[in-house]
Amino acid sequence: MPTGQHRSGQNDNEREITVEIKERNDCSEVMCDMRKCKKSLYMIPVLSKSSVGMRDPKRVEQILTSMRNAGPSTLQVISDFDMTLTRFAYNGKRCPTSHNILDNSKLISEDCKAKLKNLLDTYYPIEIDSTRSVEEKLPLMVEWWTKAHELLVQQKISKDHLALAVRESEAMLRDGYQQFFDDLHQTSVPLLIFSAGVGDVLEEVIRQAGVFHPNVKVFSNYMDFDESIWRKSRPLHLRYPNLQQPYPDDATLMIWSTDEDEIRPVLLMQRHSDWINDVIQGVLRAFKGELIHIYNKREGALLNTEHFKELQSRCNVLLLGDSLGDLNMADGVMNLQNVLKIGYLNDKVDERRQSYLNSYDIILEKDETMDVPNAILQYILGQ
Ligand SMILES: Nc1ccn([C@@H]2O[C@H](COP(=O)(O)O)[C@@H](O)[C@H]2O)c(=O)n1
Repeated sequence: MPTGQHRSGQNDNEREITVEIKERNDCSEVMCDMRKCKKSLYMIPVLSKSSVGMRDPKRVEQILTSMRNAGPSTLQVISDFDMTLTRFAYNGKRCPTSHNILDNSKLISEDCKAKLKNLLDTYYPIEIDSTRSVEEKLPLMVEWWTKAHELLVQQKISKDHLALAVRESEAMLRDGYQQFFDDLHQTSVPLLIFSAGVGDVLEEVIRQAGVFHPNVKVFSNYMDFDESIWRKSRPLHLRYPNLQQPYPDDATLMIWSTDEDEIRPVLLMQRHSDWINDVIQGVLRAFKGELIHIYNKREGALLNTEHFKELQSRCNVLLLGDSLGDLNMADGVMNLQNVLKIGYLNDKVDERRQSYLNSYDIILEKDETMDVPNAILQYILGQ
């Protein structure tokens, strides 16, 4: 293990050995700190999991103590979404990002799927390449997002079908998500999800999981839907099977959304033969606002928004991410006192370990759970 790093041991013995070596080699001041630190971090037993790494456990201890002493009313959580709140893999298979949920869905033509896959195969290796600098990667990431969004817009995706695309996808929130969202909700701690993914899709993921509580705010790339209600290309019966029976020409029709557990009227209209083939709720025509990609995430982007004002008294931040770009998410927080950064290291673990240890306070290697964030939250919240 490189000097100055700490990876918590697999068990108590392994941690004990790490501490003893320090005691023999380092000065007494450091020895004391290590003992204090060990004691403190043992209050969060899950930090001894073999998947947990820390460069500076003493610093982690100090931040945790300070945040706990300050209390829940000073805390906010800022989290990335894809591969941070959602699983990276399940049973050895990659789980989709919010972009991939669309890319793999029935809403996209086969030709477009191939193009999107080609983009993923080209740019994802660049995203996780630890030998390239941010300066080199940034324009390429913008290129990826821009090309992918252009392709999605060409597909004229209907807003009404996003819920089904999410339901049919293999996206999964990490094990322990329910406790994470519920604890934050019950203690009124704001959770800002800051994502370079697709906001409409990720909102649907957390809505379907039943955890889109009022304390959750999402800052992401949102789709702009054309609210015109008809389109010529897709036969209606694919989406509204209840309209296959003949209706009298002058009938007033209620068109129902057919989402499994949500039945709601989407349109009330007079029957007209042209309309019936073409009714939809709105199609994707663009993405709103400034593009959010992995290298421009900063809470400062929220400046002057309602959410930003609400957070002014929340000077302690628990930050969760999975890429080095996520480290900046708390940059604009006013009067920041403490920020504890937890990073999921999902892919190319050996190549990227060192840079993650250098940047995050705690790293979680190939850990598909929310166990560590949950335990840390419980500690900070004094539970
Ligand atoms: N066309 C794209 C563009 C990006 N991605 C992945 O999404 C992730 C960004 O979302 P966060 O919630 O993590 O900010 C990013 O890491 C890319 O790998 C994609 O799948 N398709």
